[in-house]
Amino acid sequence: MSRFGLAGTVLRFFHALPFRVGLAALVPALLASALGVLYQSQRCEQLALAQLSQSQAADVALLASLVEARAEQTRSWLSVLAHALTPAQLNRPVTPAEVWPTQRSALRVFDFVDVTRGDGVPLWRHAQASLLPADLESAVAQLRAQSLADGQDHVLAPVGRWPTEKPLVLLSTAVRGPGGLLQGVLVAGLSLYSSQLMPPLVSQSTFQGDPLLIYNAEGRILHHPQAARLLGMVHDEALWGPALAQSLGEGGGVGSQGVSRQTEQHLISEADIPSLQWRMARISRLDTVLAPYREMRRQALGLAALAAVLGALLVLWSLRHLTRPLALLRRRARQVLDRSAPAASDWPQASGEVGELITTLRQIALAQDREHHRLRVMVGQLEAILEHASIGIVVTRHRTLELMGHQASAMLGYAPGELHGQPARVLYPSEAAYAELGQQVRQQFQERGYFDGELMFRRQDGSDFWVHMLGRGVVPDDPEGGTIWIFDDITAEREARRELSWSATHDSLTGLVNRRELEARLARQLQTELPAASWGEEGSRGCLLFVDLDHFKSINDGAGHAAGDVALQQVARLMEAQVRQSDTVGRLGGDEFALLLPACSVQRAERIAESLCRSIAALPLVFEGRAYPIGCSIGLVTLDHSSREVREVLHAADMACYQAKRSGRNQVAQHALTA
Ligand SMILES: Nc1nc2c(ncn2[C@@H]2O[C@H](COP(=O)(O)OP(=O)(O)OP(=O)(O)O)[C@@H](O)[C@H]2O)c(=O)[nH]1
Repeated sequence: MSRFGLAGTVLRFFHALPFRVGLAALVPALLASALGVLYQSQRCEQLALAQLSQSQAADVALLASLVEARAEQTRSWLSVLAHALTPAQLNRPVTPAEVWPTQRSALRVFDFVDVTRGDGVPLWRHAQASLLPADLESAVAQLRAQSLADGQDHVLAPVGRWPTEKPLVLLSTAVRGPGGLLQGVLVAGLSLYSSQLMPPLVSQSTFQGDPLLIYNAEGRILHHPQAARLLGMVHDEALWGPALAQSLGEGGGVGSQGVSRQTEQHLISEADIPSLQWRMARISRLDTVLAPYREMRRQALGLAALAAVLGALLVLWSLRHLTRPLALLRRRARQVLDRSAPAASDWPQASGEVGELITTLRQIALAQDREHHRLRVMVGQLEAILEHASIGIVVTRHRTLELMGHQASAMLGYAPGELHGQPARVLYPSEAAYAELGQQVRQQFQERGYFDGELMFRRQDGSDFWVHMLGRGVVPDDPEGGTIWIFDDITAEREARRELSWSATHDSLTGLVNRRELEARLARQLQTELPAASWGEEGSRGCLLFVDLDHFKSINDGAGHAAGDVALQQVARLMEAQVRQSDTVGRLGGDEFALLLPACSVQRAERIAESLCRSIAALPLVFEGRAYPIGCSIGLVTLDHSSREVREVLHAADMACYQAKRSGRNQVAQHALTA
């Protein structure tokens, strides 16, 4: 498959209905699943976080209460020692064994016990540990002074520099005598990391994998998973320092019940240890805490995507099956439109709307087949007509020759089909003729809906010929359908017509108008209305000369009939030469002629008649070496207001001519018509 072929197949796949419907199903399903999973997992995460916050706060509160309990127990050990000390023992030198003979276990709790009299005089100190912090004395003095001043218990921690010294927690309590009078003060110290103070759960470096911190109100770290950070400041902690420092800076306590706060990356749970004025904090990384939920979300998203893709594939598969009849129908319908396409299988079978569509399209295709067959028959008939018709057939559209019958091409001197698509103008002798025809066609189409007329065409070789042409719109009132023209060569017919018309009105021997034409012209002349004022004027309508040749018969008899014909022709030419263009010279028959002289005065008519007499008498008619002198007798009548009938006028002229003959021939006689 070529590159374009492959591209075409891919394009067709993307445009296919199953793909588009599948996409329409897949995208919302994917979106809905993704949004649902995201929402649910977000919600789960929030709920889990809330529960974690609570449980971690409870854990911290529990651990803090353990430390609190240990601190209380340590205090109670110190109280036991304080109660055992009598006022007398404060006023004389004694040893711890004397003072606390039965309180050894209480005494072992502390690294040292310092005894001070009520007046502030330090008495003695019992120390179990050999190495004590360098600044212990000042711390002891501070606590001592506080308890002497207020009689209350006090705590101070840490004392000592880590890691060179072991940090201590110092506690002070009042020694009271009878009546509750303040007799002295005990100050004791024990290691900050003594199991007496820190339960094992707390002293581990982490709690359930999370760092556990204890710090005092100043922010000094008393417990830290990293030994190097011990006694450092919480605000110096790289990751969670600012959050812890902020909590401290806000003042007040967080309470012993425990609270949790969420920062960008951590979940911090805190609880106070009130008796020591310490605070415990557990710090969890959010991503660690939420990791299981996020993993769950990732898996849920993956499952949702997989389900959506599988669903879409299922939809595609079912659509492909559902739309298979449509695909077959499309192939079949394509064949209906493009008959050159390879034959497809039969119409597909389907039910429902697709079935109805198939039925409808099949009916359309059948109707189209029938129509196509009918059109083919019609086209065949039309081609036969165009090929065999003995008349010229042309179809024009938009001034272009669209169809031409063989006869039309032959008449115009072109090969069949040579003029197809040519402008119609090529058929006409000139641009002017074409424009004039266009005007006539428009006018006739407007007046009667078709054209019927005679016009001249020009052949390819440049010769012209006349045609009788009929034209009408192929589709009435729709110029888009074009115009069909049918024409026939009438050149010969026109010539015959012309000749027939000429011989009907002319004398074939002399070429002069014949008697009938002369009578017609005379009648027209007689019908011409004259103004009343001109009635009195002679010859106002003109004059008529009646001419009869004298001795003509002698030529026929002497030289033959043909010579007589020549003589008649010479006389005719002579007569024509004597008159005006507007006058009519006619041969009435035999050797009789008439001259109709409209608007001619009698005097002028007389002059013409006499001139004719002279000219004809002078005609040199010589046949076979013998001269034949002839002459003419002319009768003249005027066409005045009394002249009404042709017959009367001719008769009067004949009479006048007869008169001239009787008077000796070759002269003019005039006859007046009686009113
Ligand atoms: N050659 C020839 N002769 C014709 C034609 N028509 C008539 N004629 C002859 O013309 C003659 C006319 O007769 P007429 O008028 O009596 O002869 P005419 O010699 O002129 O006699 P007048 O008029 O009395 O002088 C006849 O002999 C006809 O045969 C024609 O067409 N050709």
